[in-house]
Amino acid sequence: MEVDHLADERSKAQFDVEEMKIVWAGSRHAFQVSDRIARLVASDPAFQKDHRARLGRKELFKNTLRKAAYAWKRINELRLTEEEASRLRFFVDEPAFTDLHWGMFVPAIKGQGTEEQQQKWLPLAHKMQIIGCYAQTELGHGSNVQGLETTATFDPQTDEFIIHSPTLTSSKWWPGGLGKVATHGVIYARLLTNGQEHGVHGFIVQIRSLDDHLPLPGITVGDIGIKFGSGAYNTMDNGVLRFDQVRIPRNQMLMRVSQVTREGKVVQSDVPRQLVYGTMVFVRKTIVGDASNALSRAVCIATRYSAVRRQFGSQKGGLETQVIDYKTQQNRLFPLLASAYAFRVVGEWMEWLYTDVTQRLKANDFSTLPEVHACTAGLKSLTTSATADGIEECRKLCGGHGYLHSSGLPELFAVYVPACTYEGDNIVLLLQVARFLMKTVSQLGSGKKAVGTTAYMGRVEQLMQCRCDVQNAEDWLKPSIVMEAFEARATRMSVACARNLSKFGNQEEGFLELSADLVEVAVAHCQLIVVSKFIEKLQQDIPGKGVKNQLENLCSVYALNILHKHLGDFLSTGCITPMQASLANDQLRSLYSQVRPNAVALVDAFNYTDHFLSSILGRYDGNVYPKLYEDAWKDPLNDSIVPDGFHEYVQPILKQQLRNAKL
Ligand SMILES: CCCCCCCCCCCCCCCCCCCCCCCC(=O)SCCNC(=O)CCNC(=O)[C@H](O)C(C)(C)COP(=O)(O)OP(=O)(O)OC[C@H]1O[C@@H](n2cnc3c(N)ncnc32)[C@H](O)[C@@H]1OP(=O)(O)O
Ligand SMILES: Cc1cc2nc3c(=O)[nH]c(=O)nc-3n(C[C@H](O)[C@H](O)[C@H](O)COP(=O)(O)OP(=O)(O)OC[C@H]3O[C@@H](n4cnc5c(N)ncnc54)[C@H](O)[C@@H]3O)c2cc1C
Repeated sequence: MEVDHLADERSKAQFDVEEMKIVWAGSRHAFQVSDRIARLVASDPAFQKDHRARLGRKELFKNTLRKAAYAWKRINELRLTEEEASRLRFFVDEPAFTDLHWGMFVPAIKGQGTEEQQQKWLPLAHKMQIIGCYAQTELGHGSNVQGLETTATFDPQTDEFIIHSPTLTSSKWWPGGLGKVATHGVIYARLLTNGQEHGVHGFIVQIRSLDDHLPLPGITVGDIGIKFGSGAYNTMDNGVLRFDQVRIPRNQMLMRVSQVTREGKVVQSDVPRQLVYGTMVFVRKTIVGDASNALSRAVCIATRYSAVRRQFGSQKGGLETQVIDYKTQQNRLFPLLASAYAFRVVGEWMEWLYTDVTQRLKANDFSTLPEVHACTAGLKSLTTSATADGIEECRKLCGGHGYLHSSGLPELFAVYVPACTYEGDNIVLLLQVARFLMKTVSQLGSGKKAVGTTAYMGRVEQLMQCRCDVQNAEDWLKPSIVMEAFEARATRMSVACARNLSKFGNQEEGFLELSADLVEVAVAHCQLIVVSKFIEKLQQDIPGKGVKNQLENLCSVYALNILHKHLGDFLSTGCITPMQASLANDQLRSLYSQVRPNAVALVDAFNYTDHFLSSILGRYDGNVYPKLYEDAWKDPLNDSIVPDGFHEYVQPILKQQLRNAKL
């Protein structure tokens, strides 16, 4: 009979876990789909993944190709919907070329292609008759997209573009799927016609033959090599690509934003040029949604293990203390648990925001685009940085055993951490938010209304002067008090930065000089968005015994922990007094006590299978020690008692020592 070592913990829960699972999934339907697909993947031996770290790169990669092909076969056999297929990809839990095909190549054509181009290319891509990648970054430039060097020169004689890599640094470098698999790519290059330059645009370029998969003439392509961590992101073929005067038909430039006529004239359509960057906005919002997946996974492992692990505190020979009962453990773990829930809520909101802007764009309303860019960039930065740091903190929370591959945490970290860099370096993205905020502040007096997530700045006069009303610790549970403190902090920091900027004769010079402060302003604004969206969510009717109460506690933990960590901002801007800061800390401690009995149930609500978690420390049944012990013996190093190489290299040293001793 299987014993549930965490049964005691589960019996303490003060809320309906099944209802919380539905809140986490987003809807009853989403929960049912997710649960069904998770089980399907977990029960299929073809999706086994616990041996990945022991494979060499070639084997690992071949294994990924096999899994991706098998996944595609199952998707077709079972006629999975897009929602189901994307859950399948999530639970298969292995980065692959298909991510870039579905996640960037297809969206780039949808977002930047004309109707005609979509009709030609999308059916091929949807049936995977071609496999695409997104090739923007080069060896010399990633963040600075306008600095890309690849050229696309229009040749009016042949009605073609000539795609060329003029320098070593213009080699495409990093695109996922490019290294070994992609047959096509959306390639970003500087458009040149009639000797004039017209900025960076996307072009569909065939890279490899559809017959023998060899590179087409003029193309040099390969993989860029092993990346951080064993296994991990090495299932992906990030690639290098060079063009030597490669010709493509004119109609393979993505022409929704600008068109090149037969004569080589460039015509701008009525959509803003920034839509060339649209695929990045789409992926950034996807990355925000995904942050809660990665963080919740790490938190699930660390929480279950913290309830199993005991150190010190035995009374009269009784059991030692569960490490989850130490306030220091709670102070590190529970804010991460709260962040996972907070990012879930903000990810949901981001989906709404994206759907809204997509509908507006269709109706030629571009008014919300700058705000959507700022929100996706800022929240991508905030959530990925917090998640990457959070996964590493969870590893430390698991002590020595967290460092074992079988804890599931090292691989999770290695796969996740590039999210802080790809799709926009997190600092570069925060500087985009800061630009947006400085612009908003500068327009406050001009009658232009601050809207959306910056609407609070419309109350600048009140927020510059308000005094926090907290008299006792419980006051910090009031949403209006928390909101005002966060809004006042973000406003005062923004206004202070704007004032400092105005002292510079040259705005760009000032922006560079003050960029470290500007990043902090952007963080304050983004943290406010997360807090406000969590609070908004709690205004809704949330069914299920105790569910809303748990979410309220987590929301308060999220906000008060940020307040504690960024106390310097709140105190130096005069938003709160030192006494009120101390009361916030008292309230936070009290909240930890309320979260404690519910902690294991709160991570059960993520509904992760043991297959997905792939962590001995995070097993659902908490049966950690026998399984760790068992697993050690499975290591290939333990296949033989005396390891290969011992007699050859080590024994002679031992023998020498023995001889020396005898002399
Ligand atoms: C195995 C199973 C198989 C099963 C198969 C089934 C599959 C089923 C489904 C699977 C789905 C899978 C989904 C996976 C999801 C995808 C995973 C992806 C993984 C990650 C891959 C990573 C890819 C990349 O990294 S791509 C490269 C990204 N590169 C960057 O992000 C570069 C960053 N730099 C920039 O964005 C810009 O250059 C920037 C913004 C920093 C500066 O640009 P620029 O100099 O041109 O602008 P500015 O002068 O600063 O600004 C001008 C103006 O424009 C505004 N602006 C800037 N950017 C934008 C924008 N994006 N949108 C709107 N507006 C923008 C800016 O604010 C300025 O406005 P002003 O008003 O003029 O101030
Ligand atoms: C795993 C992985 C997968 C990727 N997949 C793809 C893909 O499929 N397709 C694709 O096209 N690209 C891809 N990329 C590339 C990725 O998008 C870029 O690496 C990323 O945009 C960062 O650009 P960079 O490498 O030029 O960094 P850099 O800009 O060189 O950053 C280096 C440092 O400089 C700082 N910095 C840069 N500019 C500024 C500034 N203005 N102010 C202050 N500090 C600054 C940064 O903060 C950072 O600390 C991938 C990258 C990785 C790691």
